[in-house]
This record gives sequence, C-alpha cells and structure tokens, in this order.
Amino acid sequence: MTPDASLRKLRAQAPLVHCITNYVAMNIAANVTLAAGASPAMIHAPEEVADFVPLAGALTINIGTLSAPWVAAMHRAAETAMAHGVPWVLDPVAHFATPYRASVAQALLAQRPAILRGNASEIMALAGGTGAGKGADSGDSVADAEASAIALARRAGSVVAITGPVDFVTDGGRHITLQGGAEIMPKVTALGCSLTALIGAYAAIAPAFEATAAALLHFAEAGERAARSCEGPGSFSAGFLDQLHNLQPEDLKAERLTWH
Ligand SMILES: Nc1ncnc2c1ncn2[C@@H]1O[C@H](COP(=O)(O)OP(=O)(O)O)[C@@H](O)[C@H]1O
Ligand SMILES: Cc1ncsc1CCOP(=O)(O)O
Ligand SMILES: [Mg+2]
Repeated sequence: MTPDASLRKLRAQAPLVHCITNYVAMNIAANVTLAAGASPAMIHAPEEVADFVPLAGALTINIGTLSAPWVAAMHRAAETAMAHGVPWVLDPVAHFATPYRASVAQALLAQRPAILRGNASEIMALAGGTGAGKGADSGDSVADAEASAIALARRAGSVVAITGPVDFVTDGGRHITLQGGAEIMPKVTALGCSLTALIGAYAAIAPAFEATAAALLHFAEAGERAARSCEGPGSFSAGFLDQLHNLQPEDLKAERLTWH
C-alpha cells in the first residue's frame, strides 16, 4: 500500500490504537495520534489490558517510565495482541540504561512485536552492541546502527525502524531511508514516543513495513512544514500538531523514500 493510500485509509477508518506509553508522552502521543486521524486510548492497568487489546486495531508498548505493575500489563497486553492477531509495536526507550530496563526490553522483544522503533543507540544496544546513548537521547549515528537493525529484524522477525536525522526501515530483506524532518524535533520531548503511537495507528490499517514508512513520512513532512514558521520548541509543538492534521494524502510522496 502506498503512503497516500495508507493515510486515506487511516482517515476513513480512524482506527482505535491502544497505547501503553510513559507519563512524559501520554498527552503529546495522544494528540499526535488524534491530529493524524486515528483514535488513541492510553490504558495500562494490568487488570484491564487483556480486555481492551482485542477492541483495538493495534497496540503500542513504550517502556519510558516503567514499573513492576506496568511491566506486568505490557507482557499481558503483548500476549493478548499475539493471541488476537492485533499488530503491536515496541519502543524500547533508554533500555540500555539499567539492567531492569534492559531485561524488560529483551523479554518484550521475545514476544515478537510486528514493529520495533527506536533511536540509533537503542537499536544498537538491543542487538547486543554498545552505543553512546544518554538516557532517552541517542548518541550514535543512524548509519552506524543500520547493521544492528538488519540483524534485529532477521532475529526477531520484526520490521525495525531507526529514527534520527535520517530514518532507516528494514524487515531484514528490504531497506529504505528517509531524509527529512527537522533539527528541532529532538528538542521536544516524547516526539519519538509519539511517532511510535502513530506507527501503531498505521499498523492497524496497513502491513507493517508500509505502515512504518507511511508514519515516518507523515512525521517528516509535518515536521518540515512546522519548522518553517516556528520560533522554537514551543511553537514548533503546536505547529507540528496542526501540520499532522492538515497534511493531505497526496502530500505523502513515495518518491521521498530511497530503497536500498
Ligand atoms: N536531527 C534531526 N533532523 C531531522 N529529524 C530528526 C532529527 N532528529 C530526530 N528527528 C526526527 O524526530 C522524530 C523522533 O525521532 P528520534 O528523535 O530519533 O526519537 P527518540 O525521541 O525516540 O530519540 C523522528 O521523526 C525523526 O526523524
Ligand atoms: C524524557 C523521558 N524520560 C523517560 S521517558 C521520556 C520521554 C522520552 O521520549 P522520546 O524517546 O520520544 O524522546
Ligand atoms: Mg525514544
């Protein structure tokens, strides 16, 4: 499915996306998902996730502010998603920072997410390497993480996306890069987490590889447009939501994706 067809379908269906995300991202990720045209629900109680996942078109799991009850909910939600054929997306925020975080990320990876998205440092570390990441922020180049992404995609059977100044997507066989976005994007917290939620929205209506490409393209295009008239991270945030909403399907041009 082409990116423009994916956005058309997203807006026509407004899929329900179950997001288990962190306290920092909760609001902006919901707003990003809504602005793009889908319907987010931020639900993380272990007592209810198994009942909610089957109602959703996709599930996203982000470990940004994890704690034991949340981790129980994440595993239960992923298990339910697999049982009901609901595609799910993993965002391993800063998983290399502590042993607890690292073990949770590896255990979730073993539950076979359809899509995995992280920054370069997160993807390198998940594949077993060591990077220069500092907490939630990347310290490595996307190019240096490409081999890790390909290895991870083959090992996990997932589509893997590395984001940063350039984005890279692989399913272990096909690879694309996308140049674009805006330098100011990493100056707004939780935009990566919000992108993960948006990938979930697209995964509800398109196959994993195409869904990831469309979400990245939607983000890059909206980011570029918002950056043209912003005065800093604050006005960028507001303008970015406007642009995510105002973009039309024909603005998502497949020619911007470079195949390798
Ligand atoms: N220097 C940059 N130039 C352009 N776009 C960027 C840059 N850094 C990050 N982005 C974009 O910001 C979004 C969030 O990605 P990223 O910052 O890598 O995630 P995270 O917040 O998880 O580290 C992605 O759409 C990515 O393409
Ligand atoms: C700052 C912070 N601390 C824990 S989670 C989080 C948000 C990280 O968001 P992103 O990975 O999108 O930059
Ligand atoms: Mg992140």
